[in-house]
Amino acid sequence: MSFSTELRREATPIFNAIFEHPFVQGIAKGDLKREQLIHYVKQDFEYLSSFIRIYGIAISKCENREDMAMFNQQIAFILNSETHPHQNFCQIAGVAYEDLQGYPLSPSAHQYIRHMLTVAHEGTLGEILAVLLPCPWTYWEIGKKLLNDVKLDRFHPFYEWIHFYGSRTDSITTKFCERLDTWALNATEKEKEKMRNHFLLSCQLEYMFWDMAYQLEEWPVKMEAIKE
Ligand SMILES: Cc1ncc(C[n+]2csc(CCO)c2C)c(N)n1
Repeated sequence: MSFSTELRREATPIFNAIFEHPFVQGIAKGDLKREQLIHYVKQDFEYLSSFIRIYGIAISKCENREDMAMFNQQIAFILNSETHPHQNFCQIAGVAYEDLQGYPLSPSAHQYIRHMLTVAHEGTLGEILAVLLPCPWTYWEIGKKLLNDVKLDRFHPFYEWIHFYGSRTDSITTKFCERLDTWALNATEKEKEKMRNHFLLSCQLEYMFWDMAYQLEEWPVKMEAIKE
């Protein structure tokens, strides 16, 4: 069994909990509240900016052009395409995308981003791939599952979101898995253990991100001054 298949198998309970999460189910049913969509987009906009920075750190650790190109393509994808699913949520919430940008991070988004940044700064390229992989992998599977489970027509409020994530043959998950598996062939048991832990923690934090948006999670004490 390949290393990535092993990781996916270990993460099955978390993937299943994500599929069942009320926010993900709310996308399927089309019954999310306006505030929940707004909270998600505010937090995800910041998350994606951090993701781009983390790709930058990953590029600084690459030793060949193929790896650099792989991360470079993903930066372009986030900047140019990943705005579409956000636009879908904004349209349904009746807000301008520009008005949801530049907000401080909620606790769970903060924790997730810090987790990825720590591994990016301290870890090997294999560890970085492991910490980033749950992001495309969970969304790809959510998209495929919703495309399969939901009776989707043009009038479904989240038609575009579901199509965006579900109908792509997700080359990025496949590419990251292949690169991770090659890396794992030469990795020590100790490094593989770290990769496994980073991957599983990112899966847990993907769940927490959905929950953060659903619960409108904020810091316990409101302080306007906390800006990232
Ligand atoms: C919390 C959170 N997790 C995953 C994604 C999905 N996503 C973010 S960046 C990217 C492409 C990776 O190169 C994908 C698929 C999201 N939007 N928000």
